[in-house]
Amino acid sequence: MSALDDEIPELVEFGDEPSSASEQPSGASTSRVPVTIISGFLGAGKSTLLKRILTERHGYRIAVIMNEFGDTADIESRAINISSAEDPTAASSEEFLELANGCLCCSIKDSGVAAIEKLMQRKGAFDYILLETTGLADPGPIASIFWQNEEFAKGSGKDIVLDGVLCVVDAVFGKTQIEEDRTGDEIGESLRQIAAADVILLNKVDLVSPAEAQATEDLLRAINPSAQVYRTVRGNVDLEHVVNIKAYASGPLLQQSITSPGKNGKNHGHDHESHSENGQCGVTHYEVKGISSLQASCPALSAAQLSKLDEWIRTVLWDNHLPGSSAEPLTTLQVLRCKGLFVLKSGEKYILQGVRNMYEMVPLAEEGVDVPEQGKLVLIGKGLDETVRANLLSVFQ
Ligand SMILES: Nc1nc2c(ncn2[C@@H]2O[C@H](COP(=O)(O)OP(=O)(O)OP(=O)(O)O)[C@@H](O)[C@H]2O)c(=O)[nH]1
Repeated sequence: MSALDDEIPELVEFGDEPSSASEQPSGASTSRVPVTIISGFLGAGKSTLLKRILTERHGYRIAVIMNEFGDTADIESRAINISSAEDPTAASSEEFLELANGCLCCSIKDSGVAAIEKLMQRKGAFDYILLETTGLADPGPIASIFWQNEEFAKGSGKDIVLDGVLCVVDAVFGKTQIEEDRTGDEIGESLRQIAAADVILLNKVDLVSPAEAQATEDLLRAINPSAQVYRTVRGNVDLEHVVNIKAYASGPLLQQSITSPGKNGKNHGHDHESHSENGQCGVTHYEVKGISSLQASCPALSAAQLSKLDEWIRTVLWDNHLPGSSAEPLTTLQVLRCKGLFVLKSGEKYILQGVRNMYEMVPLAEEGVDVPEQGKLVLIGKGLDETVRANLLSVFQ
């Protein structure tokens, strides 16, 4: 992982006095600090993106954590013990630098959760956290720590809210990396990163032809039909697309990604291996290098259908099993990410969000989000095949 060692903007002395809440930008939460996870392939441009964000005039006081999040098992066990553990690495080096534009750069060499705990001791000195994972990390477990993790929420996590997961993909090598990234039946890390992302930056497009960029973009959309994809050079993207996007809290981003066609007028990933169904409950199924995605149009649901859908999601996510199926749990079935936006027959708008086996399906809190009568569900994972597709469709009958 490259750090911000070079080209760090002018440093100013770090004061202990927290800045007042009135200095916070209007979009930032005053109660909980949003965290954006930046994942991405090795050398894809994560640090370049970070530098860009840190040096831009955005009004946020951003804390950056660049950390080794490689061992996800370690993270998960730490997350559970977060409020009580005697952290053996607590004495490790820590370094906080306040940058000239008010950002706080924290390069703590501890494991991820310990770094966050330490960072939160400086609460008030920043109003946004960017967390850069290593190029080999699967952001799924990290995201689930910040999102709905009751244990973590009792500790440092109560002050943090997951804003979104970014994935930076190298336009030069990305396609090859995706195609080569598979060991046996396991889903490779690059695919997991794409699957977990709310926003994908296809970076270094200055180094490829438009046709090559398009081919990689199509592949990305096929793997994760619910993510926004932006092409960038040196991480140059409008910050509103990457910071404070509220991917987990609200509907607009989801609405954008699942109700409108992709860039260039294409439906997301339409030209990959797919089996589409005509009619009201159409489902599109993709399989790219062991990772599959299902997109299902979802009609306005009755209360009974909503409860059936809830049971379906719960059984698939928690038991790797299809409801009503007498077969043994499907070891091949695994959902890494699911999203959905749909309406009930009563007119209520609903949002589904899921990271691994955690999910919530709740009425949409946000006003003004236009959800069409035909809603949509997107599932990304492993083994989401024809059997799963047919089983999901039965919920809507
Ligand atoms: N031409 C070109 N070069 C880029 C672009 N983005 C980043 N680079 C260069 O690519 C190299 C790797 O960029 P980094 O930002 O360090 O990538 P990273 O993802 O942080 O790398 P790791 O942490 O090692 O995984 C650097 O030399 C960057 O200057 C881009 O859009 N175009």
